[in-house]
Amino acid sequence: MASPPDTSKTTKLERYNTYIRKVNTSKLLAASSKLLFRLTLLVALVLIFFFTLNYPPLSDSTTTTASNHRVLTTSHLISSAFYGSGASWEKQVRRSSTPHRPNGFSVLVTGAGGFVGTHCSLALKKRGDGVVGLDNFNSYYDPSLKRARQEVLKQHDIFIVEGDLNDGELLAKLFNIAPFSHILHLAAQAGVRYAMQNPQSYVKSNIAGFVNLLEIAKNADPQPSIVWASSSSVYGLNTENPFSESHRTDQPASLYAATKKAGEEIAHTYNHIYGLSITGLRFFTVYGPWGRPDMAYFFFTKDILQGKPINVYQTHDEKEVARDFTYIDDIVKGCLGALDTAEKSTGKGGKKRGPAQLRIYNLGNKSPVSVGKLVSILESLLNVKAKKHVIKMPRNGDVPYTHANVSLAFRDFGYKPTTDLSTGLRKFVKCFPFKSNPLMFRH
Ligand SMILES: O=C(O)[C@H]1O[C@H](OP(=O)(O)OP(=O)(O)OC[C@H]2O[C@@H](n3ccc(=O)[nH]c3=O)[C@H](O)[C@@H]2O)[C@H](O)[C@@H](O)[C@H]1O
Repeated sequence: MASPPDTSKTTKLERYNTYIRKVNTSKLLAASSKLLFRLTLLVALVLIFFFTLNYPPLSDSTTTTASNHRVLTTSHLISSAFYGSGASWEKQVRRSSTPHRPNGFSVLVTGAGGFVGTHCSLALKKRGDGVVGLDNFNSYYDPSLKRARQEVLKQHDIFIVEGDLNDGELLAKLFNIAPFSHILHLAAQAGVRYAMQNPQSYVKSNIAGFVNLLEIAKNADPQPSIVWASSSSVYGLNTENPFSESHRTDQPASLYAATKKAGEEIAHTYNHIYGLSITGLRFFTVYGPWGRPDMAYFFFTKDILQGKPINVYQTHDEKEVARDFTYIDDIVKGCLGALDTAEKSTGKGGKKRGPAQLRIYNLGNKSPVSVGKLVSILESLLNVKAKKHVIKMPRNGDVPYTHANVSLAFRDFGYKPTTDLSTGLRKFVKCFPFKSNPLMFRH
């Protein structure tokens, strides 16, 4: 019978192997818990960082585009996170809003990345007022043009807060940081013809956004005085000429015009109930350097230079259409004149304490020019013959003719337009295109 195998050696070996395995497992466990701890710490730090920044809710930090789509790009998220709030953001708001002249204004300029907003912000800053901009940089037209304007403002120490008029929380916060003496409200969904494509964007900006701004203004202490952009389009189908503030404005031809007219009525309500001092300015087809690419003079210039055909509208009875084209520098003077003569609001913390100023003015050029003439001025400035298609004005909200009587604005703040269309277009063409030419602002 065979003797049983000697197992004493294998048992020892197994015990040794088990011991080694245990040691390795505990080492592994220790290493992974260290790693887990570090990872948790990192995640916690990142979370704390973002929460202390306390940027506005995501819905508000998105940009509502002209096509009513919400655009949330990486760069937007980053800019919301870094510019939405936080200590350094508040410091920038405070610094930018502080005037640098005795009795200077502190002005919140909405739509500061826009055409008129940028020019007005620079003019205010230049004379020593504090200016904070607000803009949602939507994509109704190429936002890179708005970004280029923002860059110019930045070079002049003007800070633009990136946000939407409908973001009440953000607006309230701004007023808590900076007790603005004035609001220059220029943010809007512009464009007459586009209203047929995207009606809701007009309601959202020009009505809901305006009401939201007035709600914040009425609750502010002190209440600011408000100057805002209405439009020549409110005259709609009015046939009296030249257009005076006393003429009828109850026949708007486009939804754009209807929302601006609604704004004028809403202004009346807030003035009446809350004592807000409000001045509406009816701008007449404003043009000039750094203008809006959706406007005819701008895209005509681009298309003529590129050899593309342009549509020149005429009325259905084959008359020329005409506009009281108004140069940007004249409009800036009008806006500053309105701000300078705006009386203080009389209410406090949402309660009226007495009657307050309510005004409306035309800001035009007193001198209508036909679109045909506009094209021939451009042809001679560009030295290129336009490929003109003369067509009947589509039924898209356009009106055939505008002509401003500006005697009221002249009487109350010396408004006197001084730039004719040829001179203004020469200045426009000289610095076209703008993105590559940021030094062309002369304020
Ligand atoms: O004063 C205002 O309150 C408005 O002014 C501006 O509207 P409008 O006066 O209509 O300017 P704009 O579009 O440049 O058309 C100029 C002319 O070209 C004609 N036009 C237009 C397009 C075309 O293809 N062909 C053409 O002949 C067209 O029939 C018109 O006769 C602002 O855009 C608007 O936001 C608002 O501020």
